[in-house]
Amino acid sequence: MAATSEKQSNSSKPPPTPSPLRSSKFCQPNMRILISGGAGFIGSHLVDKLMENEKNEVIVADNYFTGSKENLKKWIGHPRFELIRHDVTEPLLIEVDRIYHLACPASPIFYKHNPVKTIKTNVIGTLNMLGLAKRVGARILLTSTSEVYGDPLIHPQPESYWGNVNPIGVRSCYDEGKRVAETLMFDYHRQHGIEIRIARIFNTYGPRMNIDDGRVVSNFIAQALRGEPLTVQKPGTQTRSFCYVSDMVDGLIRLMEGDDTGPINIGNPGEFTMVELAETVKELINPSIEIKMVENTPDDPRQRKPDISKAKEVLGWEPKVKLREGLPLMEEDFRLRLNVPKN
Ligand SMILES: NC(=O)c1ccc[n+]([C@@H]2O[C@H](COP(=O)([O-])OP(=O)(O)OC[C@H]3O[C@@H](n4cnc5c(N)ncnc54)[C@H](O)[C@@H]3O)[C@@H](O)[C@H]2O)c1
Ligand SMILES: O=c1ccn([C@@H]2O[C@H](COP(=O)(O)OP(=O)(O)O[C@H]3OC[C@@H](O)[C@H](O)[C@H]3O)[C@@H](O)[C@H]2O)c(=O)[nH]1
Repeated sequence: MAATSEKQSNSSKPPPTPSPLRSSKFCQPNMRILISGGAGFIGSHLVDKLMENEKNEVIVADNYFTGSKENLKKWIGHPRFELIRHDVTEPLLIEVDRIYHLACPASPIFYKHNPVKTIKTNVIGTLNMLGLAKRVGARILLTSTSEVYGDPLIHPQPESYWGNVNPIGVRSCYDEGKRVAETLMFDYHRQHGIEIRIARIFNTYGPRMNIDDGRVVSNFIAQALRGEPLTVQKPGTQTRSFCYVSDMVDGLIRLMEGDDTGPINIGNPGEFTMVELAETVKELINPSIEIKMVENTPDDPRQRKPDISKAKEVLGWEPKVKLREGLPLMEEDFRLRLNVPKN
């Protein structure tokens, strides 16, 4: 078990200050917020929420590897919104007050597609975002992952658990990449006084997920609507805990605006086996569909469930949307995009 994050977070230097113009008495600036990876699934929902506040200016930087302009189309042209085609493995020189650093493919199919690029995104991309935070004195939040716990031997997983990760496996580009990203965040915090926040996100689902994204909830809903068998990867007893995206966005904003560096688990503790998930999708969306067992991929974690005591205590946050409430909301969006009307 780990030392506490309070101990780890001791900072030796005060944070750098932003441009003096930002605090000039003639300037009453809006909050300028950068979201790297903001054209993706969670990022675009975060944009929607942050744009509701008229004091926020939102800038998205994204290379469109797994995200798209389509997710942001309602904001393109808005005076408080900017979209930049940018790869975070290259430096970015802009002036901002907050950085939500999400840029990284999240679906195992996509992060395994070009593993070296995934590591570069997690390591060089996070270094570049931290460099930006340091230069302009911005607060930065990293969307880390439950995958830092690997195939966990402790269940549910508290933040103090150091994890059980294969360092040389096919998932390591993502798991280990995010672990290094967390290390970089804390080193910049201790060495340069950067204000950091780390969220450990557990499986999140909702509208706008890529239809052929490969993650389990999007796969099952798309399969049910297309009338194809639901592909449960063996053994089917492996578990995950699914958080609806609006709860996730609420948790991320609370973490950013709160006082705790984290890491803090943000996820829904409702835990389901993949067979249970398939049965629920079948019952809710297409009772005549078949459930088919298929081969799994290496190093698939056998169980995963967040201990969210810290999020409750520190952020006053807990998820509101149950799986059975969230799935129909996602079904509605998938029906529209797949052009499958409800009978
Ligand atoms: N959705 C989940 O269940 C989940 C769970 C744990 C952690 N996370 C983390 O949350 C973040 C967002 O996940 P998501 O589900 O929205 O995934 P997503 O794939 O939909 O979004 C990721 C976004 O990052 C962009 N991107 C990827 N590499 C980039 C690069 N080098 N430069 C610039 N942009 C780049 C993509 O184009 C995309 O828009 C990721 O950091 C992911 O690791 C997600
Ligand atoms: O069609 C499918 C797809 C997946 N699965 C199973 O569903 C479970 C979940 O798989 P997913 O691909 O959705 O996601 P994983 O939980 O493996 O990884 C995710 O974890 C948290 C985040 O960091 C990322 O979004 C992603 O890496 C796995 O056990 C997988 O074997 C199926 O049974 N059938």
